[in-house]
Amino acid sequence: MDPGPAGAAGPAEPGPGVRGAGPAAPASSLAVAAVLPAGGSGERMGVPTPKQFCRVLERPLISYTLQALERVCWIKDIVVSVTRENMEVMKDIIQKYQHERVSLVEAGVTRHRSIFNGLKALAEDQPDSKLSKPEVVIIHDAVRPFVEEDMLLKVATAAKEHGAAGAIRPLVSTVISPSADGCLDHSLERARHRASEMPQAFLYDVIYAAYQQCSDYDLEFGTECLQLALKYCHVKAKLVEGSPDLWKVTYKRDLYAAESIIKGMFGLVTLSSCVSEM
Ligand SMILES: Nc1ccn([C@@H]2O[C@H](COP(=O)(O)OP(=O)(O)OP(=O)(O)O)[C@@H](O)[C@H]2O)c(=O)n1
Ligand SMILES: O=P(O)(O)OC[C@@H](O)[C@@H](O)[C@@H](O)CO
Repeated sequence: MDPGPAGAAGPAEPGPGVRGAGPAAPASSLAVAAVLPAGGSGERMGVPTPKQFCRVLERPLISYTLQALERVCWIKDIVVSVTRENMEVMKDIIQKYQHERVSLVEAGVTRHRSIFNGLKALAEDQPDSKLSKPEVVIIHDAVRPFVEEDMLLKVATAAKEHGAAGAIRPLVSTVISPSADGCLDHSLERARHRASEMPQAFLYDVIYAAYQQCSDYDLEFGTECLQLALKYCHVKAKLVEGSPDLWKVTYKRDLYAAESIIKGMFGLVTLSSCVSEM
């Protein structure tokens, strides 16, 4: 995967999510690390390049997410789960964009397994590891580039108090439950439900214990870390209303949206390489 044309450093600072002076940091004694699952194939994007490596304004999408997290001084370590085949691409991105505090682990075949691998790297019993076990761990999808410090602070602080916390957003569409014959069984009252987004944060011991107990079925088919904390550790996550920018880049249109948000900050008019290949 080509991480981008040589020398094309893409937009300089400030990147997306920059808003003046950041919020106050959590108590300096609170050790916080982040796990970024980035081992997916991006099938729904419909292009050969996994979406986390698709370039937006000549810069890989994941680099924007790393930039957003690196702006947060109280996040000590960022562990990124990447497939073996993309490990060199990821190392090139880290070097080209001078990302710091980033450690790489091998991704798993599912998102939960990728996250679990990231958590294992932070466990204190890892030999030869420069990483230390955090008190709170933030889990954030690598394809959600527009995360701001105040949201990270809110979920980390809430996780310290409640054991788990996660961003939520109002539902745009009503959720329905189909019957076996493909007809409507029932619909959920939209006002009483929310969409689960990222970032999420956990007391490290809670989420690591949850993943260690996790069934193969949950590791294979689950999509919700908050549910693992509830099911295996009986921890009810605090839900934190997030901004509209927390959405996950999933389809082609999302690359256009990400590009327009970033262009809006720089007035640039350049098609992202994945978008122009479409
Ligand atoms: N085995 C996997 C699958 C997904 N992810 C990561 O989890 C995040 C959110 O998952 P999703 O949007 O589903 O990414 P993909 O699985 O790549 O997308 P798709 O389902 O369209 O293939 C992404 O950063 C993705 O790279 C991961 O680390 N390991
Ligand atoms: O792997 P998928 O993109 O289907 O799922 C990821 C999302 O479920 C997840 O990021 C949020 O819903 C919060 O859990």
